[in-house]
Amino acid sequence: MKFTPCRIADVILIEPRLFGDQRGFFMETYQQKVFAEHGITAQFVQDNHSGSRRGTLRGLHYQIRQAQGKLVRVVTGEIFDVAVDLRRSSPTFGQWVGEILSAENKRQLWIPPGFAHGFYVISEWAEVVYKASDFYAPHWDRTLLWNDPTVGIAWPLREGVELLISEKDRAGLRLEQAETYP
Ligand SMILES: Cc1cn([C@H]2C[C@H](O)[C@@H](COP(=O)(O)OP(=O)(O)O[C@H]3O[C@H](C)C(=O)[C@H](O)[C@H]3O)O2)c(=O)[nH]c1=O
Repeated sequence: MKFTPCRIADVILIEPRLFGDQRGFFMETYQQKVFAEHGITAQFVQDNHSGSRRGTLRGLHYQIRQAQGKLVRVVTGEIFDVAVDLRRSSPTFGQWVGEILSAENKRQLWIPPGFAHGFYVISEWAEVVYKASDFYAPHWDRTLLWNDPTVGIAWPLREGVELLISEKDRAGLRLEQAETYP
């Protein structure tokens, strides 16, 4: 496994060690000891799995209490996965990182607590599976507006592809109004 800090160093891109043979492939997707050696010591308590059509944009979500760290990977298709730093004490507060995650590149993104998370679906269909370091807590669920110009995420929106966003996400708050972390 290869662990590479993103331009916001607490967000880590993980590339798996792939074992291929005539049958196909095998890879470890999570291994507590190896991840801890690279600073990812979260104890995961929940696994999530969502499927989305091309043009779907989910996010940007975070829990203001019971903040969740997320280990995200794609098992079908391709997404542009984004994390936004919402820690007011961070020198990168309000900044974002984005990575292409796909069933083909088998990359994972570690997004620690303190970040908002979202993704845009590039392929016809994408299935995203991710581990969370705390339980779902809807009353603490918050949404940062996906296209807040002060954050300026360069979503790879495709011409002629309908943008599919939930009402909840359309009602997301701009950074200056959003609840953030200390
Ligand atoms: C997140 C979650 C949702 N739900 C239920 C609540 C709703 O009835 C339904 C859809 O929820 P929502 O529209 O919030 O799903 P997403 O838009 O995919 O939200 C997720 O998308 C972004 C990318 C994230 O990082 C979060 O994990 C999460 O917020 O699933 C649950 O039962 N458990 C859960 O952990």
